[in-house]
Amino acid sequence: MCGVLGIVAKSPANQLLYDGLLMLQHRGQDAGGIVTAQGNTFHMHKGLGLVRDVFRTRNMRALHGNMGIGHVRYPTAGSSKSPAEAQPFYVNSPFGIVLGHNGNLTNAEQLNQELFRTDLRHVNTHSDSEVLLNVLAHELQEQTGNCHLDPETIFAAVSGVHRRCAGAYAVVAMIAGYGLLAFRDPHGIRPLVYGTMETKKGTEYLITSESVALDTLGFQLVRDIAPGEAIFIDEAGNFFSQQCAKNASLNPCIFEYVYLARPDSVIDGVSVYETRLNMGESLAEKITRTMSHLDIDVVIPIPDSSRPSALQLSNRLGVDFREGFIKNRYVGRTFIMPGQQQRKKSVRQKLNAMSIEFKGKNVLLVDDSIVRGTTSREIVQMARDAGANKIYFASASPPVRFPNVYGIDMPTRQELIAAERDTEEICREIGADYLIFQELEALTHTVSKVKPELSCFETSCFNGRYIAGNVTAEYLETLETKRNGDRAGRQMPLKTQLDLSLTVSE
Ligand SMILES: O=P(O)(O)OC[C@H]1O[C@H](OP(=O)(O)OP(=O)(O)O)[C@H](O)[C@@H]1O
Ligand SMILES: NC(=O)CC[C@H](N)C(=O)O
Ligand SMILES: [Mg+2]
Repeated sequence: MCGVLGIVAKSPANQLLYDGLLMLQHRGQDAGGIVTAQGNTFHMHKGLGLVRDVFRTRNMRALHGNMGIGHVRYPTAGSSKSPAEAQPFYVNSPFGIVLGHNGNLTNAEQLNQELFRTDLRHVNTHSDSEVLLNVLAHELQEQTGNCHLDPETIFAAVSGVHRRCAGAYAVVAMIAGYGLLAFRDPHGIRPLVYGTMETKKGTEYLITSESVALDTLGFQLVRDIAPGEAIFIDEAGNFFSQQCAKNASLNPCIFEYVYLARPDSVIDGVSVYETRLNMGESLAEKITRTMSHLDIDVVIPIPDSSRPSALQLSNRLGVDFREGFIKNRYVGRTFIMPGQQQRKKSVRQKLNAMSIEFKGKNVLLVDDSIVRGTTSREIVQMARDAGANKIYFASASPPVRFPNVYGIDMPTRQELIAAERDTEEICREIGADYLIFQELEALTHTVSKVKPELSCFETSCFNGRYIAGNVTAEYLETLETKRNGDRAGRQMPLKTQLDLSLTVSE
């Protein structure tokens, strides 16, 4: 779940891109990058780390032009330590293209072979996003007879991408000398929205993973990009859009609502915050039905993502809501950190228990999810150390039992605490006195309740049903081995930042 951003403005776009990436930081903490376009020249700066660490004033000054794309990365392919895999990626032919990708291709290996053997293209990293860029480049080249490019040709190339690529992809790209292109995979798994701002010089466009970036940059949300749809905005600000897939259907990733997205975003027309309140409400119903024998003194959220659910849950139960854990705001999200050691250490640095809220009490701790169990194990121990009497634990989503192959880095079953355990065993494993999970049907209902026409979701990590790509047991096994290799540090020995100015002449 990286964050992508694209802007066609009427004045320099560099600061807007930087500010927008800050708003998407929760989607990727490992690397960041910006490319701006000034005529036929791309200016690129990307590197490892948080946005505020990657970009210095001198880097920002060199990002000229009114149009640009940006990316924050949370790797699902390749390595978190390779600056060469930071995005956007660049390819020089045809025209000069840069691309930022959120998601994960499930047929990257096969495409890589095809690109090399048939399309005669070389991919230099282990990133599936570089593969995706080269497929787009090849399809554009196939569609273009001469040096001239029009929206129709671009959309035909996107149709080619849809035919060849499997998995999840929300993409922003720029074609040198032409404009900004964005598209979403035919299943609509990862989010992508666009908005506009009217200025004296004309309409400006912003395309982004989450609407929160529109709000803070002063843009009005227009709509989500539909599954399979592509939009193209040329340098002059003319807007074009077209459906480029034959059998498109909307199946947003349910985990965006559970954890990935910011609560103040609206995804596919549904407020993430509202769904999290609903999660708390339906969890309260289940608790009333099944846990009425338990005596709960206080409901305590595990900051940050579970707060809305815990709040609503406590309201419905009629039990006090208390902030028992204080979060250190300078520690990032632990789930998307690379490496189990770092994640474990960071939970302790990030959250501190106040004994005043725990001593002698029966507490109900609420989190949005239990994935590896890193957070819940530590938190339960902290609550015990703080003097809690009984510790009950509620998860606003069902147990995560299956790998995700669409842009969330949980590719191996062995790292998932619930993969081979039932609820009682998980409860024992995290050290709680009682554990309760949301039902999957209740979870999807928290979204479709807000928007009834939204009834299909990507839910594979909960039920093992993979809606896109040919995800077989063999594929999952290969992926597991590959990711373990990637994480063990197969990386490029390069400096941590890349600066490029790329001029493409007509
Ligand atoms: O079972 P685990 O593998 O620990 O994963 C689940 C935990 O990770 C996330 O928190 P995170 O610290 O990433 O972010 P948050 O501050 O948004 O809650 C999520 O909210 C859970 O607390
Ligand atoms: N989480 C994502 O969206 C990752 C994008 C891409 N697969 C990468 O690893 O860089
Ligand atoms: Mg959390």
